[in-house]
Amino acid sequence: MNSDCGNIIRQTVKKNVLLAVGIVIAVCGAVVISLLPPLVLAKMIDAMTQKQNVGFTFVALYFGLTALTGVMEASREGFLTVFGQKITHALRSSLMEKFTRLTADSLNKQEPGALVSRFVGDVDTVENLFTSGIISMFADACRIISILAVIWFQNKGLALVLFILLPFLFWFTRYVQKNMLAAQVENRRAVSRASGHVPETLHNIRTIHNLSKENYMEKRYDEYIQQSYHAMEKTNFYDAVYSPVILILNAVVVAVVMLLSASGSPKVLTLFGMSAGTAVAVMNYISQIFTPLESLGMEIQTIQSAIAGVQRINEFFALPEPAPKQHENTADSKPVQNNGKSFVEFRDVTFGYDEHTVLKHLSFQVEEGEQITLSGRTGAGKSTVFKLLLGLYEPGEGSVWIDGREAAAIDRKDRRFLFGYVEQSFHRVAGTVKDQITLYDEKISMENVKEAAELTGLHDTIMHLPDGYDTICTPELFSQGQWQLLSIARAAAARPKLLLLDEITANLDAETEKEVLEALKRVSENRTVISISHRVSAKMGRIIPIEQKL
Ligand SMILES: Nc1ncnc2c1ncn2[C@@H]1O[C@H](COP(=O)(O)OP(=O)(O)OP(=O)(O)O)[C@@H](O)[C@H]1O
Repeated sequence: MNSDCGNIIRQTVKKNVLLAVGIVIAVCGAVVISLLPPLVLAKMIDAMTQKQNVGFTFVALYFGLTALTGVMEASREGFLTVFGQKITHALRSSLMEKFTRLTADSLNKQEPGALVSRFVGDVDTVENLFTSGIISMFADACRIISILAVIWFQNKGLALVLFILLPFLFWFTRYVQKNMLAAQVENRRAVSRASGHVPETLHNIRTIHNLSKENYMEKRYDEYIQQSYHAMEKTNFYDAVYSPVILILNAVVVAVVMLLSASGSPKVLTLFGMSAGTAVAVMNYISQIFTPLESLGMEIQTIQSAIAGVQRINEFFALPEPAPKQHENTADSKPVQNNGKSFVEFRDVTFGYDEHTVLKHLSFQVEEGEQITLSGRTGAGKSTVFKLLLGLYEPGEGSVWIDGREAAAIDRKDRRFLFGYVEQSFHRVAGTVKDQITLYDEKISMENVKEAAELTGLHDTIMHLPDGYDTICTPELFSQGQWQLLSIARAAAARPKLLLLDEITANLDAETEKEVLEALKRVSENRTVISISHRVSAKMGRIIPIEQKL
């Protein structure tokens, strides 16, 4: 499936038509209705200055319209937030779907931090595009134009003053915002340097003391704090200057217009003349026009960073996916009878990462129930053989077979029940001890879990934990050897026909290694086992040499 940000947003709008209509009504409604209360106010004041009675209808209308403006604005914010969250949800789901479809090769080339920021920061900027970007910008632009239009009909002179003043005001707002943003970025950098400095110091504390580098470290920390302080000063300066400038400008415009409207000159009065009620309405409008103008600057900023976020997300969506390849046995075909073939077979396999060939014309067979060890110098390609068996990569030439099926074509849901993979160290998932073994697979019953733990000799240890199999897993719950036993239990729980063991005792002492190997012996019974091990003690069965190809 071809996804990109644009497509996902369009689909979200299609799925939430009512919400989209609600947003349009709330945005337009808020703009139009907010124009009315000052006009009603003007009528009331004019009536009062002419010593007429202000009817209750006018008062009720004024408060009603003010309340309705509030309702419309609150609805707009609410609808936009919900819509933004729907976009976020759709984007994150699509990103995760894409993530699961990526080849092991393109995943390897990703920088983890950058990948995380696609899912978190970049998606947030796209959400902001809707909650405080395009739509708010449209609403603010409409608001400024409509206020100017109403002022034009009320007092042409003031409208002209504002036409001249607004571009300058906008420029000033952007100038302040850009400088504040730059200062905030500078401050964030300085703060992250300062906070990174503390763990770095602790990590290297012995070296620092040994080499008498205390003063140097202190000086560096001082520099970071100073940088942060200067950046904060700048932000505070712009923050402190902006509001008074706007307020003074507001007051100056009102004062000038009032003075001109009070002048006796008929020429001036054709442009600036107005009643007391209109004067109040106009003052109200002037103060209303500054808020959207200020927001407009921030919205431009939001849209700019959202565009960069959209580009980065689309780059991720464009990453290559595995091309559908014609396999002799398709993914959903039933396991073909071996027909005399071996259980595991490498047939004249040549494979390399990019230009670098690792395996050249490699052929070997492993019979069902046989236990073999892959042996070879470091970098010869032993783990690469596993990656091909696991279907993470496909051979450039030749083919890899497991139980009559081409390895890369084995359906994902079948894999766990066909082979179990144990690595050098255990990778913990969030959850209980049981979750570590099942990996949340409901097809693995509690009976399977206990059987696997008993086989590895971990059952009693687990039963002594506060909540047994339901104990939440934390790093200190087991020793390194016990984690490795749990790793074997995880592989064995699905009762796979094939076990792949990659240097599983490499990090263990001789005593623990013995314990793990004994557990392994029990688990390996009646199973095909392919292992990689440099340790003589851990080598099992026939040795298949993997030679380095230069
Ligand atoms: N994802 C990868 N991208 C590019 N090159 C890789 C990748 N993985 C491994 N290699 C290279 O392939 C070669 C074989 O690596 P492999 O890990 O299969 O060797 P090994 O025999 O298992 O080594 P060791 O015994 O040290 O674990 C090495 O030169 C390695 O640098």
